[in-house]
Amino acid sequence: MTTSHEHFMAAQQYIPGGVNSPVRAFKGVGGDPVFIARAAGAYLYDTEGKRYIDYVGSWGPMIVGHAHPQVIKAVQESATQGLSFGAPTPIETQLAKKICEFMPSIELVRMVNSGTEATMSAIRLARGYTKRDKIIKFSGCYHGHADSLLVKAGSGVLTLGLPNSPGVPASLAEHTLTLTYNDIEPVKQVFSTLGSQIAGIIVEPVAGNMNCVLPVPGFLSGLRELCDEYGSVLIFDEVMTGFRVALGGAQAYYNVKPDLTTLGKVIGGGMPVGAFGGKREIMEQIAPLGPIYQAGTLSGNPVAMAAGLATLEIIAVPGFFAELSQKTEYLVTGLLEQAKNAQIPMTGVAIGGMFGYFFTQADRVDNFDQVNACNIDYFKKFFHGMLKKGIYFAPSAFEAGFVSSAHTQADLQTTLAAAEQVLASL
Ligand SMILES: Cc1ncc(COP(=O)(O)O)c(C=O)c1O
Ligand SMILES: N[C@H](C=O)CCC(=O)O
Repeated sequence: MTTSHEHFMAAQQYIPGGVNSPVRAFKGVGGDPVFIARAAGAYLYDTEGKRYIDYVGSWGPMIVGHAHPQVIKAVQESATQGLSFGAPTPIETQLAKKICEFMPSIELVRMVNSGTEATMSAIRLARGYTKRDKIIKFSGCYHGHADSLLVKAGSGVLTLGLPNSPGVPASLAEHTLTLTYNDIEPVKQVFSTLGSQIAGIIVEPVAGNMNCVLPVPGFLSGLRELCDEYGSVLIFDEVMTGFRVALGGAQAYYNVKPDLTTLGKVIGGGMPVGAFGGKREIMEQIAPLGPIYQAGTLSGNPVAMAAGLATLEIIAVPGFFAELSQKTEYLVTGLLEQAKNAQIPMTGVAIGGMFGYFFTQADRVDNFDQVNACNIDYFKKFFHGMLKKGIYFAPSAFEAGFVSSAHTQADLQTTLAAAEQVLASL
């Protein structure tokens, strides 16, 4: 049987770093990445046949678990009709309608193929609509790898310590102003001097790419007020939080309405999908209605639409999010209890099907500097201890964790029993 190590050696001969997305390489924790053969429900199975309880969920999309029969059936039925037409299909409208119903701030929505395409397009739209160049983002937030947004970003950029990627022209990066998450005062100051040049603010309404950081009361609503006052576009990047923290996303959870929303992950049910949408007046500036160009050969791909639609149908069943939230709460509360018993300093958060845990003495963690101050050695040891016991947490201290409806009470208890032993050994 070929081991993950052997697969990794082979991959590195042909693929940069052996991976097609940097955080998969385990650089944040050391060691070889686990190579996956298949997945079902809450479990991943590696190429050696070992089973893991999965809390990565393909970085968020797998909210109903892996290979859910309803999603697989939709994909199979769609695939038999043809894989791509490059022409409109009725299922695109069905998925768009569902998104608009569940997120009423979205009046028109355009499908793309990834979260990166969604945020890149939303930024272009905000700039074209306002005829301004500058955008505000927050340190530790990741919005995909479009040039304008790869400035002091989160996720793999933090894991690998690459705050400002070479290849992004300085003349473009200078239009991206990066401020501290959860601190509204500097945002007010920047608007008071540069307000007329600011096209928009892009923010993760719950930050899931520097671990998991919740917005403090008044932060999101403060951003809303500033955008209203200065005529800038407020973009909620809900690629991760959309249909994940609540059916209506973080905007419903926190009751703050953005002008534009970017989506991905859950809306594709595990297939490559993204979307951006929002106010009709702004979205009508997109070609072919308006002059701002945006396009995609495979956008609205019928198989991906089928997977997304089936997933949204499952999560729209009443009670879905209440049950999911309970599971996530149970996991995080249990982890904190185990850490306390083992006298390991830890704090954590749970929201919908998303969570984070931090090795810190602090009661809460509100921004990137505070995340960065957490004990990374504990994190690495905990990660590897859990992995050995068949629990697959994110291999980086700068990523959120995800629970799915497929996780059973027994899975959560198994996880906590493993955590008890690993924490005691740190
Ligand atoms: C909040 C957020 N925005 C954008 C992206 C980019 O999405 P993708 O990886 O699909 O390009 C991600 C994830 O990578 C994300 O978590
Ligand atoms: N944090 C990223 C997205 O949310 C992780 C996915 C990736 O970069 O491969």
